[in-house]
Amino acid sequence: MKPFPVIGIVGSAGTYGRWLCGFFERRMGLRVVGHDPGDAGSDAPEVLLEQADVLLFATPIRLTAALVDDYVRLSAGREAGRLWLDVTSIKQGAVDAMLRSRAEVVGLHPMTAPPKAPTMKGRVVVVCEARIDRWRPWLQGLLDALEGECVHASAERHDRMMALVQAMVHASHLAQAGVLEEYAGDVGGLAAIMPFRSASFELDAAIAARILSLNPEIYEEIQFGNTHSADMLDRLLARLSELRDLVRRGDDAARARFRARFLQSREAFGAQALAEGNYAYERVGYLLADLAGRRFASVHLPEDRPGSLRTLLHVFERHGVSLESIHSSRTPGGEVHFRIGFVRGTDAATLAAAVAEIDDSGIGRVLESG
Ligand SMILES: NC(=O)c1ccc[n+]([C@@H]2O[C@H](COP(=O)([O-])OP(=O)(O)OC[C@H]3O[C@@H](n4cnc5c(N)ncnc54)[C@H](O)[C@@H]3O)[C@@H](O)[C@H]2O)c1
Ligand SMILES: O=C(O)C(=O)C[C@]1(C(=O)O)C=C[C@@H](O)C=C1
Repeated sequence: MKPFPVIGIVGSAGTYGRWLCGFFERRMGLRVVGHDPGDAGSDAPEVLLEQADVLLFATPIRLTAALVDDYVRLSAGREAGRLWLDVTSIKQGAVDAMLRSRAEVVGLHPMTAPPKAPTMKGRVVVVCEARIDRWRPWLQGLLDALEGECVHASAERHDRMMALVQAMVHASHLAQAGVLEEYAGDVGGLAAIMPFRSASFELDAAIAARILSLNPEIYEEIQFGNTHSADMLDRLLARLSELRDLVRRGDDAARARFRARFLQSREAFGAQALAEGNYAYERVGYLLADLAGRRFASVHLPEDRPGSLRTLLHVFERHGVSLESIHSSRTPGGEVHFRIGFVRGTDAATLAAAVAEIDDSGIGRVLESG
């Protein structure tokens, strides 16, 4: 096995394909060949089959198994001793198809849209080792380079989990989005509701917005392509129907039943999960509150060196501006910045002077302030 294998990406012009090309080339220093019918300049499938030591499928869920079968046929045994990977959100079909080749096979599922960061740091990556032997050390090197939090599972277990982690979450939020749409005529759309928001509503609306902003084919297939999703939907619907029936009845017995059937889930969660989830929610709640603060500055620090943040904060100190919060975040373009919130009553002119000094001195680039 070569220490620097050539990577072939099927679907190289897609959202994940592009991220992965950049990752393998820039982060791992590997040569990448890619095929995508959406990119006339991409390599022919035969180039991938001839040159790629590692072949990775980053293609639409619905097409992947059949596409892998095409590659198995075209490869005609040349894949023996090579490694085939995929990043399909549903694993059983893709992994089964790859196993029909003679290659070593591992299914991967990054539990995130391609991050704006160069690695999967802080994100989960599900790893379905289906047939792995000589490529194991290289696979470990790949997972280390990805910097994700790896969880190992069979393709079957992965798909069962995804019926809950993805299909249920997406279904609930798409249903909420549909209900909001139905009520829009009466109460107004989201813009009319937002001023009344709780942190829970804001988060749920953000999740729905996220789902509705990304690739619709993926969300369709996560419902329709996972053999376990219909059963999950039956249970979700049964719970909601039961709750609706109890509320319609409205008597003491119905309330008692509600407490027993719905609020008792706290027992099933367990004390530790409740405490951790509750704390996570509170932290996110404070974050949302901080982000809603009116006096703020978002600053990108061009120099990633020790002490650069202190230099930035020192400017505010010298101008007598007091900080209330500070969070690191990324712009939609992927640029890391610090969003600094200032205490209520901060004088706009004093803040503007501090902001101008930061910009003019080159300590940081102010992306936004208010
Ligand atoms: N985008 C995400 O959030 C996300 C997250 C995790 C996993 N995934 C998985 O990654 C895979 C790709 O998703 P995406 O978001 O990049 O989709 P995408 O639609 O952006 O990209 C898919 C690419 O496959 C190409 N393609 C279609 N037919 C092909 C063929 N015959 N040969 C080669 N390429 C072909 C398309 O032209 C397209 O460029 C999917 O299986 C998806 O489940 C996506
Ligand atoms: O929006 C995100 O970043 C996601 O997490 C996308 C998401 C998800 O909603 O579960 C969608 C499809 C992929 O399979 C993985 C993750």
